[in-house]
Amino acid sequence: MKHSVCVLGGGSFGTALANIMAKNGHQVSQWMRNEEQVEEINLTGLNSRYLPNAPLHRELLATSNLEQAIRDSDTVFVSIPSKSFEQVVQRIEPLLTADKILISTTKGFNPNRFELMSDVLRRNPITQRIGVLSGPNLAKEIAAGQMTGSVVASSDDQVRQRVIELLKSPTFRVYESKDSKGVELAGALKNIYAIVCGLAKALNVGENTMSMIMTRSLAEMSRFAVHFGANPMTFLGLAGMGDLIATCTSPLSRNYRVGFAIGSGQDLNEAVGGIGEVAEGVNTLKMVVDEAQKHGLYMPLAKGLSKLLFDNAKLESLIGSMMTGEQKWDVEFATNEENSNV
Ligand SMILES: NC(=O)C1=CN([C@@H]2O[C@H](COP(=O)(O)OP(=O)(O)OC[C@H]3O[C@@H](n4cnc5c(N)ncnc54)[C@H](OP(=O)(O)O)[C@@H]3O)[C@@H](O)[C@H]2O)C=CC1
Ligand SMILES: O=C(CO)COP(=O)(O)O
Repeated sequence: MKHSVCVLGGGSFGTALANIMAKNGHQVSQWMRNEEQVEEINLTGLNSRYLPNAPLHRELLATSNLEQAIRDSDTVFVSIPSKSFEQVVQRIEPLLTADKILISTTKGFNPNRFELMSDVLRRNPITQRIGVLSGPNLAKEIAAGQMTGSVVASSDDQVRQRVIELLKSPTFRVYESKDSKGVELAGALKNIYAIVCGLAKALNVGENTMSMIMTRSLAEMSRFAVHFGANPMTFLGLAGMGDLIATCTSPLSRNYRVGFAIGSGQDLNEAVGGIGEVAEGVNTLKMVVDEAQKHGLYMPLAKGLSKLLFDNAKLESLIGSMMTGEQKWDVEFATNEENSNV
């Protein structure tokens, strides 16, 4: 069955997803606020700012008419950075109907209060047909036709099936999960550790160290997420380990590049400014370290990175806090007061 879909956001990921669905024969409108970008995409089939090397399907319609894009769609993907997610969702709320499906692809927390993007979506009184999409999904590789796996999480089977129907293609496989909390937290949290890994790479650490950092990152992510109700097994999947590997090892990751720039001597503003796209890990770091403090969650890597980025601590302190912290169980999902382990 062919669907009518709207993707909110004219950035890397929104464009990559919109293009897959247009290629799959669905009616796709991609909403963006920049009129010149709308004109460029519709006239040239290129999004030169975000995906300059990806010719877009001729049926992909770029638009700045939010009302029409939402009204004509049965499924809405929100690919807007977390800092602006709430304000954009508030604009579409009057246009929603009970049958519409809403999917967040955004990997971050609402900067206005500690909540995830699906929590923002769930506040609308009209439709609760909500899902989240996450996984090792570097947009430029998707647009280049690289084999990619993603996971759609929702308690609603029809929501999961709709996303699979819209996105599955010879190069894009969509797996299912019912653990929305875990999938969404994994996607947000991994951006913190992409910054750590980019920073470590700039210091020329070896593969032993990178592997230890990524493994301890997975431990911190799952410890935090399990505390907030996630299924720990989710972190062995695409949204957890999969996305951690992709984002912590690829210069295509904006968060990895922020970390590499900082490890190369730039300050945070220079590093973020030099990327020209969103780096969700910076806001996520602030919010996660605050919450970990409140709830007594042991997250030495995140805490050390926070001191480095926001308190002008020395780089050695980050390395020190990981290497000299009290030795912990290899695998455990407990707060720092307990010693239960699996
Ligand atoms: N890129 C990737 O590989 C992946 C990204 N994601 C996630 O998807 C989300 C979107 O990322 P991505 O597309 O890469 O981001 P980009 O930085 O590439 O693009 C951001 C897009 O959001 C738009 N935008 C920002 N603020 C507003 C606003 N207030 N109103 C309207 N539009 C706005 C920008 O418009 P403008 O150009 O006018 O500023 C731009 O079109 C992020 O949470 C990211 O973590 C998930 C998987 C992969
Ligand atoms: O989430 C992503 C890949 O899965 C993209 O990562 P960045 O936001 O760090 O570019």
